[in-house]
Amino acid sequence: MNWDDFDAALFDLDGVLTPTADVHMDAWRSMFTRYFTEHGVEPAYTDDDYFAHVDGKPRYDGVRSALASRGVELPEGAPTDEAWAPTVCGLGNAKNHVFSQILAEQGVQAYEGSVRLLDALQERGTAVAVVSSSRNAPVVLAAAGLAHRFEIVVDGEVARATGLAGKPAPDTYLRAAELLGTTAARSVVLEDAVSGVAAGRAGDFGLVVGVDRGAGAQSLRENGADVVVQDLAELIGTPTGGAVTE
Ligand SMILES: O=P(O)(O)OC[C@H]1O[C@@H](O)[C@H](O)[C@@H](O)[C@@H]1O
Repeated sequence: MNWDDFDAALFDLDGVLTPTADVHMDAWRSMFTRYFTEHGVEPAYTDDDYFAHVDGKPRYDGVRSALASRGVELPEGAPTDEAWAPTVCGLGNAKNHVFSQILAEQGVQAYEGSVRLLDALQERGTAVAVVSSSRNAPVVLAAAGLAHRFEIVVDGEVARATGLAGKPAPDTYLRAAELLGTTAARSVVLEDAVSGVAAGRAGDFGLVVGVDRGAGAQSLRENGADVVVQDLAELIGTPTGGAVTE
């Protein structure tokens, strides 16, 4: 790729800039394993369910999708529901308790290769934004020491407050490009989740980069990634171009 073709890089957060996709995955496993066991829901929840139904989506969409895969439907409830209330929101909030607990215990360290790419983009004047489904994005960015690098953060809370559809809809990415004063065609989307690369494809972005942190290169490609890398440092180019070819 050649960064000269683009004005902006739109980064997903969890699993792209920070290893917190694993924290989300652990928290979802903990919540769903308990719920499925207590309610006799079969087959048992596995990490394949995370990648297939939950990864990259807003909190309550993830709950709804995973339950639907087992033919279970719960009332929606409200975001103010107590954790473990028998509603979509109650289960989502139970997962969020586990997530917050692990985050507080373990802290967050950004991926080194991702920080190197951010440095390189800053040097060449490419605009950057974070586009995350998570309502925890500001906390994670702060914990990782990355908050000062992003003036534009379109996260789960912004999407909720402004009525934007979450990933795999392209709306949050499109809003970030607009806020940076550019177009989808001049923006690169960087994503580790199938729902995220699908959002990039749906928005007709100039380039969709899949970062394979477990979703699988083939699955990322099939759902919208133009290129797949293992680490964002692979995208640091020479002055005339980049290391990665499509
Ligand atoms: O942190 P929240 O608001 O519950 O958001 C949930 C989602 O946030 C995303 O950033 C993760 O990639 C998802 O896999 C996760 O489920």
